[in-house]
Amino acid sequence: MNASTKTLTQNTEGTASQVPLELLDSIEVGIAVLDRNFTVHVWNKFLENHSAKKAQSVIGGSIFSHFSEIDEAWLRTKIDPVFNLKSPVFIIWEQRPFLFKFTCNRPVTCAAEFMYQNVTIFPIVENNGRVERFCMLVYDVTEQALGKLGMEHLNEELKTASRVDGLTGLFNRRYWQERFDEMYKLCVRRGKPSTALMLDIDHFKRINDTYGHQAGDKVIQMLAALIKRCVRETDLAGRYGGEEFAIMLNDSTVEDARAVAERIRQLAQRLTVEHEGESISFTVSLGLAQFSADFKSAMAWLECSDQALYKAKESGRNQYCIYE
Ligand SMILES: Nc1nc2c(ncn2[C@@H]2O[C@H](COP(=O)(O)OP(=O)(O)OP(=O)(O)O)[C@@H](O)[C@H]2O)c(=O)[nH]1
Repeated sequence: MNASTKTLTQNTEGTASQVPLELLDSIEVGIAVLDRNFTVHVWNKFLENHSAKKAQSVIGGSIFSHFSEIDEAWLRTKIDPVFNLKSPVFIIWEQRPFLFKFTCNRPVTCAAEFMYQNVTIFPIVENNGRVERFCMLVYDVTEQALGKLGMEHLNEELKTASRVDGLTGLFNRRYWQERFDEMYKLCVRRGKPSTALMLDIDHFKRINDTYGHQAGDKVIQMLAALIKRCVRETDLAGRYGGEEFAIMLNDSTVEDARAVAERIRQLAQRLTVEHEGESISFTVSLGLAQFSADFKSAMAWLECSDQALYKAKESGRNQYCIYE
């Protein structure tokens, strides 16, 4: 079959017309005509170029034998309404990024792994009113898809940035409080034991004054990394203020939390932060408060761990205290 002399029979408002393939070859849309058996009858230049398969080699064969990436069962089901209802079918890239796995060769979209496609499939109604064939229009929508995906990625990054403290990578105070509030409500509903922990570096002002603000920042960073190592993924650790951290230990009684607090305290005491040839040691104080139904709000609960922290400071620092 000679592709260049072939014509495509289309149904336009009930009348059949012949479209020369020269015209179909000149547009930047993939055009294929297939029959009920998915045998290819028309394969235009766009499809030739992007598939690197000449019309002569594709025409007369099954689309599935040429393009193994097409999910046959899915496409057969998808195309049902074309024959049964004589209605068009649309496949958009958000549902399925592509029908044919073509690579991208345009300057803007060449970074994409493949060509994102929207596909329209409509019935070709023969003169006798029957549908024996259908036409597939394959649109290259890579540019739009990359734009949208890029925007989504950017939004995701912005969302993360708005939740995370830049210096430590822990949750920032605002987001931590939001999540803590949710967890408080869960505790009220489920009554499971959980413990709120407040932690503060001892005499941090002295570290800043002695070694400089940058050294102080490094101490905060190293301590944050240590905290991350000591808590579970289901716990909630945040930088609450300058050198103050808040941790919500989920499903932990104050006894469990006591072990975590003591571990953090000991590891912090042993940690040495190197900065410009100086070795900086420091200690931390911690306050713990287990959830109680008496707490009227998340903040009331946190206030109790803060009181315990204050007691730890008052009692000589480098220790944890429990809110009674
Ligand atoms: N380097 C650095 N310092 C900070 C940061 N945020 C707050 N600070 C400093 O942390 C110090 C906190 O000092 P204080 O609140 O007096 O407490 P402290 O010296 O740790 O004493 P205690 O808590 O009583 O043991 C202040 O000097 C703040 O300027 C920060 O992000 N980086």
